[in-house]
Amino acid sequence: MVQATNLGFPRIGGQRETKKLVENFWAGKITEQALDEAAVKLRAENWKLQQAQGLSQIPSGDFSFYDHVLDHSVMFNVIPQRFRHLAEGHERNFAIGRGIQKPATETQEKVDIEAQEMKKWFDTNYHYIVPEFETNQTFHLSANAKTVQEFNEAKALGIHTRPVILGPLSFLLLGKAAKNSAGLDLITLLPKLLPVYEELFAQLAAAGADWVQIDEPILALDISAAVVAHFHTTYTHLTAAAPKLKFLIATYFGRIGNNVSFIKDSGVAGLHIDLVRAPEQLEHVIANIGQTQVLSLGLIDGRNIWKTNLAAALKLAETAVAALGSDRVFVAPSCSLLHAPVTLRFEKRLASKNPELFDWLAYSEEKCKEVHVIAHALNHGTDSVKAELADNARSIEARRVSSHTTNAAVRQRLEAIVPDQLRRRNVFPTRQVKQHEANPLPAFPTTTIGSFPQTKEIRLARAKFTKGEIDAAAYHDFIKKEIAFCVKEQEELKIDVLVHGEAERNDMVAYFGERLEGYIFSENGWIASYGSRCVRPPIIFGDVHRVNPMTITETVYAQSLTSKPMKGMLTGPVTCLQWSFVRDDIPRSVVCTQLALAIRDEVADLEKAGIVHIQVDEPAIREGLPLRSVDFDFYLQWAVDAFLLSTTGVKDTTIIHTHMCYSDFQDIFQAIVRMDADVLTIENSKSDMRILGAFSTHGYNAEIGPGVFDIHSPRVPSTHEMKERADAMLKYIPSRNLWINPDCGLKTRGWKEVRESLTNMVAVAEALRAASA
Ligand code: MET
Ligand SMILES: [Zn+2]
Repeated sequence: MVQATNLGFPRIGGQRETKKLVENFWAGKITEQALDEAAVKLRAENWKLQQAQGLSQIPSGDFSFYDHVLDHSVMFNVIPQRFRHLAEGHERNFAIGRGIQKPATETQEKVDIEAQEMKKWFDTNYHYIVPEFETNQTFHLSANAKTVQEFNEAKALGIHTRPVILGPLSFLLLGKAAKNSAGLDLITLLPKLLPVYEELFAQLAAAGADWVQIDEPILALDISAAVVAHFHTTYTHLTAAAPKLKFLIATYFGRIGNNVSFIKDSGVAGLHIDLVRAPEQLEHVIANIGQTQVLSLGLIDGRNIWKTNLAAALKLAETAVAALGSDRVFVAPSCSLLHAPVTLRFEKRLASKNPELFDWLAYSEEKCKEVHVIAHALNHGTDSVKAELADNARSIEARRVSSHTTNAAVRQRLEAIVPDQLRRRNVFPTRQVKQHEANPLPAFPTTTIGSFPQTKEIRLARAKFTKGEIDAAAYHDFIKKEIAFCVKEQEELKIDVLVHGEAERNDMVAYFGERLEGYIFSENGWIASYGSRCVRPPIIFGDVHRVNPMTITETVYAQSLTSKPMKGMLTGPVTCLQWSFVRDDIPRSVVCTQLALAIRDEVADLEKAGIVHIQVDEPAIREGLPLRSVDFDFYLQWAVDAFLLSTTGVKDTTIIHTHMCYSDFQDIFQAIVRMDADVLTIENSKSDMRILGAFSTHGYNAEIGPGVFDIHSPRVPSTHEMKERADAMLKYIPSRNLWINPDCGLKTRGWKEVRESLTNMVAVAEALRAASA
């Protein structure tokens, strides 16, 4: 029998219950006990829901209040020194995730501990808490290990689940050495770590588990032969130590490639592969697994929102069944459904207002059903699920032929793109001379990255406007006042290149999505981003194009209020793509090019309206980088081309800025050079100039503003510390090219700290000018 399985269900709840619970707990509104009780209920609902959709193997241990990697670290006692004196429990776990600050009281000293580092989970927008290991790291299993507890919880409900844990090699290699353990080779901890896994497996076996899912996502990366060898010894060892359990090694987000070589005689019972990202790997994997091993087929896209083409998926599955026999095949989503929204049940507005598009969607609940239908068809013949298959085929066909997804004019315009549209008229050194002549600025010009505080008043006004409580005229009036306020503040602060402050933007991608054709917005398509934070990516369903200007009114108005230059602010095509749910019927590169043309038009309109500085933000360009280095060039080619298409249609004297954050840039350095921006601002303040080294060794010759302060913290940086940073920058960057700015936008900050921080920042530029005069 083919099993219908799942790798993980979203933990946020159908209406973001977990988020609300956790935030209420933080606010002291509910007790720890209430939090736990609510979670027990949520987990039960999730299991029952998956059961109701027809899954035969349901995951447990996939729930988390904050992050599953953090939970795993805590379960194995990987707790950085600075948190160890805190009492065990949720509060400590949250402190590790988000830091903790408490003023001193009569009985207690003040507490002020920095959070552990957070990093993007592979190429997703989910962030995990990076495990910190020490040279003398000891591991032990916590009492009431979460994985065992949740298995028992489901068992008590009569649901036999498949516990999910992060495998030892991914756990170690996705972590980092703690500050006090620099130079620690993480893999050397393996012998100390494995006994704890053995203990956990013993407890699971005693509790009655049989299949256990062990996530080893690093198998989709370029790992060394030495690490593959460790996979072999590790799993031979673990399987021998836990003879009652069957291990399913789960890989996702890409192909396993030759890393598969350890599987065959490792003793594991099965392997899961992602056939959405890498359908071509099926044959290779079938040829390389052992004679009795199970293959779990990731056929349903766990990272997107579209219905699966069941006929096509079934065909792929049939190949596997023909080769392996039905007892050795599982059907599953490509990866954990953590990356997909929960259920279409609450998507009421789309269902009634846009039934055509609604019919094309499948969230997690519906995806579980798809898994079931495929497994059922394999087990009992297609006739047994005839109605479901027919229904699916009808939706797929309707989407394929829909007149709403293609736009002939957009397609023609794409066809007509010529290389000259990807090039500025002159090289940067020539442009720089003209730019400085036409629009002179003081040395070490100061600027900000775009957004200013999104105050309660701004959010309230937007909410009222959305609900129809105030009309468009009143709302735009409000926004105008905010812009005027922001401009006045910047003038008083003596900043050189101003911004309008982005008060009208709820989100840097959604704002543009709402103004472009081809985008649609869900009501409830939330996915976890980090901690309790969820995002609701807009949906690109059709050819994207711009109908009307999107930012001209606000920018021109802002410019009219000042004699200083006003920087126009746009979100770049790659970031719009990366932070949306993207249609899967045409290549991502094509969608990105469509977005680029829309931004190109906006850039042209800004220039026409007299705006001299135009910033096109690409904070997500690094995030889209493929997992395997052989695929880097292909991606970077089209991604950078899209940026060039957006930005190069301007005169030499127009100054194109771009901004990037959240990333290490070293491995995409050549791509950054090729983007050919006149000014690049980057997040830098926390990276000890590590990044700047690359800019000087590679001889980056354009202007650059490495952030002088961290915008994630409410702390006000002193002029002295920022000046030290700027002085250090001058070792790498010629003074004529250095800009002075924060790391990123200021929208999450309050005005008080923004004013103080920027006052100190402007003083840095003044000091630099005085010193160089
Ligand atoms: C995540 S990058 C943000 C850039 C945007 N212009 C802002 O200032 O908020
Ligand atoms: Zn940023």
